[in-house]
Amino acid sequence: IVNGVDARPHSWPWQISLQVKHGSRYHHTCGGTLIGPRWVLTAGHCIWPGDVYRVVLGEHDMSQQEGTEQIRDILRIIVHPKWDIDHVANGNDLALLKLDKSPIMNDSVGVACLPEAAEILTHGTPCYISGWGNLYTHGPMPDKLQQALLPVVEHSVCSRSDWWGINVKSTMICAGGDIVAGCNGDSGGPLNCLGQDGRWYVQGVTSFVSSRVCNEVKKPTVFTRTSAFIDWLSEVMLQY
Ligand SMILES: C[C@H](NC(=O)[C@H](CCCC[NH3+])NC(=O)C(F)(F)F)C(=O)Nc1ccc(C(F)(F)F)cc1
Repeated sequence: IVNGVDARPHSWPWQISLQVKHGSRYHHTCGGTLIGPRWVLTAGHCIWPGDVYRVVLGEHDMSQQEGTEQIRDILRIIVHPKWDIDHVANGNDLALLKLDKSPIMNDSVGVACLPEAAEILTHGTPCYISGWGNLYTHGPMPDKLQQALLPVVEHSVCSRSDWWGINVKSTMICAGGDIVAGCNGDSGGPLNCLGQDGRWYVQGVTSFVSSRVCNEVKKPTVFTRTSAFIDWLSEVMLQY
């Protein structure tokens, strides 16, 4: 996240770190969201066939053992059938990970809510992005989880020709401006938006930013709009 701040530890208890195995070690590759006792939602572009992953929950500072971390293996990975790594602008950038067993729910680990199907947020709705992505383009990864306030940018603005144009679909949600933005490594993490009921909803899954600079003017961060995929998410979680 560019121009974010350290999150208060465990204030986003559904934020997970998706870690990929390289040799005998694992390292952070993407964010994700715990949306059920055994289900993590992340981005399709985070999953590479043949790679081995694990999920770390209750994480805050990657450089410290804080005693709140819980590590889980993944039983099954379901990538959206229409996801195409060569066409990120087509959308469907989602994957569901079934954990081998539920983590212990406590002050550091909890689930986020999914929105109503088809729910559209109005322009300017305040949401927060969270993640351990780069602090700036080609910059370092932070140790501590970052967060930033990203106002929603409505589709009619985000799809202007000098903004994202036709690269942004209605199954996506844009948020942020030219100051704060997601950056590489935030992929798959949540766009957290407060509901009328005082609960936090994961309204987006971090998908892409400008390939030139993470916080490029008129290129707000683009998220997969979770309210467009409620049927698919429900089907998969019921079936697998
Ligand atoms: C470097 C930059 N990376 C990204 O935006 C990657 C997703 C890459 C998936 C496809 N390889 N996402 C992120 O870095 C994230 F953290 F912001 F989510 C990128 O490729 N951006 C990008 C690519 C294509 C398009 C578009 F299709 F619209 F032309 C827009 C942005």
